Amino acid sequence: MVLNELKDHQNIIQKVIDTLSGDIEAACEMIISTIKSGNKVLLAGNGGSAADAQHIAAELSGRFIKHRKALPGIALTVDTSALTAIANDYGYEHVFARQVEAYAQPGDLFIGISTSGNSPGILNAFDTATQFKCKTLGLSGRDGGKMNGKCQLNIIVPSDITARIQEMHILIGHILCKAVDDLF
Ligand SMILES: O=C(CO)[C@@H](O)[C@H](O)[C@H](O)[C@H](O)COP(=O)(O)O
Ligand SMILES: [Zn+2]
Repeated sequence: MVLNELKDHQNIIQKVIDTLSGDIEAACEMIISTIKSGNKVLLAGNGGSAADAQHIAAELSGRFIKHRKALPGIALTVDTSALTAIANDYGYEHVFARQVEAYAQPGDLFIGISTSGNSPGILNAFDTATQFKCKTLGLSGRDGGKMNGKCQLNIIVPSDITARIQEMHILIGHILCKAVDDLF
C-alpha cells in the first residue's frame, strides 16, 4: 500500500511537470504582478483546501524561505465569527463571497482552491472577485468543474483522487511563494 501511494504521487508529479508548467508560470506572473502593484492576495478553500489557503497566506505574511518584508496574504477561512454569522444569516455558499466583497480592491488576486472545482462557496467567491475587478486564479482537479469559466486561470491537476490533487495544490502554492520570494 505505502509504495503504491508513493508511486501514485510520483506519477501525478510527472503529469504536472508534463502538462502544467506553462499554467504554473502564468500563475506566478499573476501573483508577482499583484504584489508588485501593492495589492493583496485573498485565498479560500474547504476542508484540506482551507488548510492550503491558510498555509499559503501564512507564507506571505510570515515568511517562505528568505527574510523579506511582510506581504498581504489573507485566508478567508479563519474568522469563525464571520464564517458562522455569514453561513447562519445568508447561507454557507456565501461565506467567502461576502468576505471578498468586504476586503477586495481592484487588482487584488483571489485564489480559490477546490479539488472538484464545484464547491458553491468558491464559485460564488469567484463571481464576486470578478465583479470587484480582482485577478482570479483557481486550483482544481478532475475536469476543473464549474470553475472553468469562473476564473481567469484554472489550474486543473490531472487526477480524480482528492489526496493527489491536494498534494499538487500545495506544491503549486509553494512555487507561487518561491516566485514571490524571488522578487526581493
Ligand atoms: O482534505 C480532504 C480530503 O483529502 C477533505 O477535507 C476535503 O477537502 C473536503 O471534503 C472538501 O469539502 C472538498 O471540497 P472540494 O475540494 O471539492 O472543493
Ligand atoms: Zn486531505
